[in-house]
Amino acid sequence: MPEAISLTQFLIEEQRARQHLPADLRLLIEVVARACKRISIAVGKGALGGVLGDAGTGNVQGEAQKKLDVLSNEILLQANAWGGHLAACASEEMEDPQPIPDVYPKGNYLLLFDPLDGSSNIDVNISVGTIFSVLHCPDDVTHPAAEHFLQPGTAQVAAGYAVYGPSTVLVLTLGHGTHVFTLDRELGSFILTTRNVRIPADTKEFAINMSNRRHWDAPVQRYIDELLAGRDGPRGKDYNMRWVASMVADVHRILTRGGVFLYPWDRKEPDKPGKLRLMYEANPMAFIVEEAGGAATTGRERILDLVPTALHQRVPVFLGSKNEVDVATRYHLDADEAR
Ligand SMILES: O=P(O)(O)OC[C@H]1O[C@](O)(COP(=O)(O)O)[C@@H](O)[C@@H]1O
Ligand SMILES: [Mg+2]
Ligand SMILES: [Mg+2]
Repeated sequence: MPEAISLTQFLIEEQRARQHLPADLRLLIEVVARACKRISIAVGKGALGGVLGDAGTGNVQGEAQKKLDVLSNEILLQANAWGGHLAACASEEMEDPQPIPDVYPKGNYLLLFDPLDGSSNIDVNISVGTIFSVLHCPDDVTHPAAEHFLQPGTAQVAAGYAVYGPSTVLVLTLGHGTHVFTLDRELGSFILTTRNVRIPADTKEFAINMSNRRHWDAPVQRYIDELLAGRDGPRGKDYNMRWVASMVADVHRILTRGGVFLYPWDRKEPDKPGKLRLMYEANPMAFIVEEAGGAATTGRERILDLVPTALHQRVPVFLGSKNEVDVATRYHLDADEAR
């Protein structure tokens, strides 16, 4: 049995091996991992813990908050408040960034998170998760505001997600590959279970909310119809479909066995560029997927190259096995050219 390497050991190794991991970034990741452990315990309690159901409040997205959305947000804020590694946090559940109180030492990083991803699945005991992204705080800024978070995805120094499912996993990239850790509940530690995970370039599995089909744009309808046509169609092979409706779970399946995930723009809400949020869903997932050999676009542009304009902006998302993302993206660019 190979030696069990804990997250802390792995980060120390990275620090020694690559000198690209400053001590305060290592500390930040360990603090976020500890917060995810606490959220995993709360999620695991389900109805027994009184954490199911609506919180009775709304968020900046105009969505009704679940109790676990609010609780997970609080757990992440508390865990990161005093650490000395952060300058400010921003969250899906908060309109404005939360600066670190002046009583605590300020750090060099900005942390963005989706505290509970897959909220519609909380009450029905389907996997949910947490997504996070780390940026540098601009040097001369002591009180970061939303504008200081608006950095392209290529500026991320770390990104990760946790899935609270049958087991709790933490997936992490620091820009040198993507690595998977599994929570050993007895030890209470995240243990490295896959180093340098790779997404196969080709796949036979796609993930999209099919109920939106009538609202999709022509390139998406063309792409999905060709997959559904199977081996008798232009793609010449049969495809299977999966949709968990928790981005963390759908992306984790893709990291594990390949696949393509799509949440395109649709006419249901034409003024919204997409459903998913750039800063704390699309950017961290794009960094993780690209570091695992996959691709991530808006259907037209590489997600990580986008220059953000707002903290809670939404984008269309196409990510996963590179060759499928390339086809879906080409269909959009072809359609644009043909216009
Ligand atoms: O309900 P739909 O349209 O299938 O959307 C599901 C998508 O919405 C999300 O739940 C949005 O994230 P939140 O739960 O964090 O708001 C994604 O996890 C998921 O991919
Ligand atoms: Mg989410
Ligand atoms: Mg959420």
